[in-house]
Amino acid sequence: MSADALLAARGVAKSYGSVLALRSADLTVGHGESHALLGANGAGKSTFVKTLTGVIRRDRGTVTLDGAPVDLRTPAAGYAQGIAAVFQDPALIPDLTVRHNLRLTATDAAVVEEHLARLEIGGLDLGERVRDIPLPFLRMLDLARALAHRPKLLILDEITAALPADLSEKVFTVMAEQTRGGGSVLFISHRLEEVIEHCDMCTVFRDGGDVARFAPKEGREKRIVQSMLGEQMGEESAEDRRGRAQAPQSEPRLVVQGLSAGTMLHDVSFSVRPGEVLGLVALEGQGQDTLFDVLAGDQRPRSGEIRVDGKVLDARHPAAAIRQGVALVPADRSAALLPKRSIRENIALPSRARFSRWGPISRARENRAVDGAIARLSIDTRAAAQARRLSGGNQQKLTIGRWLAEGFGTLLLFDPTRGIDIGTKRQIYELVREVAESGAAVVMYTSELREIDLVCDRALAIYRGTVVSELAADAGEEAMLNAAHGLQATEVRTS
Ligand SMILES: Nc1ncnc2c1ncn2[C@@H]1O[C@H](COP(=O)(O)OP(=O)(O)OP(=O)(O)O)[C@@H](O)[C@H]1O
Repeated sequence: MSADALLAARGVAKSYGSVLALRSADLTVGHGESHALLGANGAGKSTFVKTLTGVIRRDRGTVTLDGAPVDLRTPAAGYAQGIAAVFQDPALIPDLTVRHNLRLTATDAAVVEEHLARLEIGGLDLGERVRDIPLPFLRMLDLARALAHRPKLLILDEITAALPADLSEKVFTVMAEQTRGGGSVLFISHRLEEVIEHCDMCTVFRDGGDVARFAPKEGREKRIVQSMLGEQMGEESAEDRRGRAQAPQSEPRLVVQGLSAGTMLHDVSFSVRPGEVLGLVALEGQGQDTLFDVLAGDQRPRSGEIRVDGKVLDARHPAAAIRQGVALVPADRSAALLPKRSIRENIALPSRARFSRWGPISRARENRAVDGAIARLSIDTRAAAQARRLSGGNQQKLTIGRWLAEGFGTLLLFDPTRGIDIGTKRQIYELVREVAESGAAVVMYTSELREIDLVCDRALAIYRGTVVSELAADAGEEAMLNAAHGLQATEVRTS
């Protein structure tokens, strides 16, 4: 099969110092094939595609493209050979304009503009500085840049993780066009439904090597998960969860009244009781970011009030919100980590911020909490020296795990499972429920609508900066999508 394959990689290995990221990985991608690369966080997927594209050099192994050996020293060399990639973090220099960035990779700006126009991505001015452009648009820009080089192999590393549904659809259109034209796609995503729908074949990586290869449509979700995790997974059941105790009818823990902030948020009111997980459903950019900033004490509201346990939130500084027991898992995980500090320090940080006022904290207690978080979320500590060396998904686990320590009564989760593998997603769902059952009030925005039914007790739809309807957690994805578009939901309750 590999004789006429487009890409054939054999025995690819890579270590970062003492960390063996790739043991020995094989991958074969056919012509005109859309191929998924799957694996749990830290399995080695990103390292593998970085070796393919010349971002890092492999230690061992051979790679051929159309039969010709590939040993790239720079990503630009990949364009000449027919390989172009869109990475988890767009490789664009923030302080330069888009046009300047394109020049650096010898990309024809006019062709990039053509692709953007064809994909109907408007409002992007190539004269703007990269730092002023929202992340979803940067990813589409990076995609257009890759397409401008007419690659034989288009590599997409978790591109949909930071995209709203309408932009993800455009990515799927690009994938279909690429394979129809005889080119191939290597697609990395933790959203298995995307893989099942849009990929012809998949290869599963585990612990730095390939362990399975099959057509995802035949395998369906269960087989994929089993090969990723190397073990049988119990089927989760939303009904089981709902069968458990409902939130008690106690006083609300978090009360938001008539909140307006910035230009995006208008007159938002809701309350969350202890033990309750409130879901937020919204399309990209409907004010949910501002709402989270205000709730976390990071932005002052224009009007309205937030009360936590009856006390007005002191919204002058995030530290003040933390002292009132409000914990935030933000959208931008890189901003939430101290990249050069150790994993342990990163986990211990919030508890220190919260409890240090009351005197020295017990080291033993802190160590127990840190060990617990690492074990429960299976955080990969092989790269234990610094948080920045963790894989993308393990960084995200870190930003969540550290808030699950004792003592936070209000938990704000912004799209918490973005970029996280399915095994860990399930652990996170369980943890969020446990945190709620221990008495916390949880607010969770998610871009994956099915998570509302899996985790939340009820949901609010936010549209154009205001709450437009309330939905039962099992209202269904169609009703939620309608509500998120500001349309009348099929099931609207008034509280
Ligand atoms: N720069 C680095 N220095 C040291 N170790 C690293 C570095 N980058 C990655 N690693 C380690 O290599 C292993 C594989 O990481 P990689 O990013 O390839 O995984 P991944 O499958 O892409 O995971 P994810 O789905 O979470 O993005 C992990 O153990 C990770 O901690």
